[in-house]
Amino acid sequence: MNRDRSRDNSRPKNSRPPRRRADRTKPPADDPARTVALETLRAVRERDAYANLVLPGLLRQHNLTGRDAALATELAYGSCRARGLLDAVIADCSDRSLDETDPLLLDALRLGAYQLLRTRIPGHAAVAATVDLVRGNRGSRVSGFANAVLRRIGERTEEEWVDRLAPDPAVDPVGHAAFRHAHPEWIARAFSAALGDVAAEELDEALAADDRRPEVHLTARPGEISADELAAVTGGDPAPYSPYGVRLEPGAGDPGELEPVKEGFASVQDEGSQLTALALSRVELEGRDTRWLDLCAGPGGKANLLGALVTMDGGKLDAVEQTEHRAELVKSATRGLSVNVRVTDGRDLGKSANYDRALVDAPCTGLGALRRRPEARWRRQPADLDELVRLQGELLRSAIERTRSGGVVAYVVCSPHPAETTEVVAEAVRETEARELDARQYFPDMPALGEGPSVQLWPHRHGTDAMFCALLRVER
Ligand SMILES: C[S@@+](CC[C@H](N)C(=O)[O-])C[C@H]1O[C@@H](n2cnc3c(N)ncnc32)[C@H](O)[C@@H]1O
Repeated sequence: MNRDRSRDNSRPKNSRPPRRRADRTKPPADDPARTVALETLRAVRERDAYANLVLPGLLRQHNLTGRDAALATELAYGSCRARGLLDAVIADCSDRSLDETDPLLLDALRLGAYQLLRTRIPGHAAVAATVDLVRGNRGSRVSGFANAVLRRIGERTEEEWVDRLAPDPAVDPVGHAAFRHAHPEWIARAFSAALGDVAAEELDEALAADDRRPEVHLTARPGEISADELAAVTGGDPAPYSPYGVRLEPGAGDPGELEPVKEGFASVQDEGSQLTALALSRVELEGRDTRWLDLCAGPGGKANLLGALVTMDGGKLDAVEQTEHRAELVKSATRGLSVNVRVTDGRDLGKSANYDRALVDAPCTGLGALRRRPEARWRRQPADLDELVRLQGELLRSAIERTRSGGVVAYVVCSPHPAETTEVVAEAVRETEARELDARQYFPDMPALGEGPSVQLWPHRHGTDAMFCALLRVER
């Protein structure tokens, strides 16, 4: 397109050159929200940073609070989430391929396209503010190009762009849903496979829920504070399913600053994560019930809950974590509890089968928590699966081997991908002395748990992350 250049060439001879603004190399000082959003996208792209870790620091650095902070957050997170959709639209409006486009300019175009397609910011304001941002960072020659691309994007609504660019829903419904909800196709296909028979009715809703900003959930540490008390102190609501859970409004501020969290009576933990740990604790057991194992404990969310429960019953939890610094987080999360933290590989725990209950909260793709990590869906690759699946199987076998006959093992991942969930469990059941229990009975009063025997939670059904849980009884 290069409209900027053609306009330069068409300037009449001897006319005054336009006021040069190319020397404004700093972003406009009066738009700190967009500046922070752009810096966040840059950090995600250049340093593989996590948007939700980088943004709070940038907000502090730029002294952004209130509406400005809310706008920066919406633009940064929204542009990260919607990247695939935004890129397809930008590519359609530009005569340069995305690969040939200056990366920071492309980040700014994503921010502009997001404002045009997914916010109520008036189109002319979105274009003008983004062009200013580009001019401030890359000079006025490039800002003409940005202006032209953004004006084209603004000619259609998001719906109209989806109609123009997405696969035909009659031919490829999953591809269409993936495009429409800005998910990579392989992830939408995994969600569809996990939903099974109801995918045709629920896939749209599942992907849409993945795009919404999640509530923060807290765990009230058993024995220290009740969920009702925690809700009263924090202004949240008792969670619908977990007796120890509290849900806070989205955007309710930094939960780390809440007094009960600072004092260690409460911790930030998705309600689904609480429920999987509780399910393990609820399975009936004959005989001794004092030796519990958490095989993949860092950073310690489930170890805190399990540790509190086993401590009240006079037992002990061994919390195993391979990474030193994550083991430190487990120590801090379980302070005051009867928890022994061990830094070692969970596949290398010796031979004795001593545990009564064991949790394998295995490393996974995290596809079940995409709503909490704005950029994650575009960073994860299908190629990540093979190695993870092998590790998941090995860790599950190790936990089964370390558990006494009659004991119980919970296999948990924060993903609905069948390769990481039902397929790992099926192989363990085939190859070991473990029998799968119907896990649904240990998630009492929860609707829509599917056909069992394992449980798959979903944001669109339960308001939790998409946690998977299978329960296995060891029988030797
Ligand atoms: C999904 S996270 C566990 C989350 C934790 N249960 C919680 O609720 O906070 C998986 C953890 O397993 C650890 N891990 C990875 N490979 C491991 C191994 N071979 N042995 C033990 N831990 C391992 C990772 O460092 C990571 O901290």
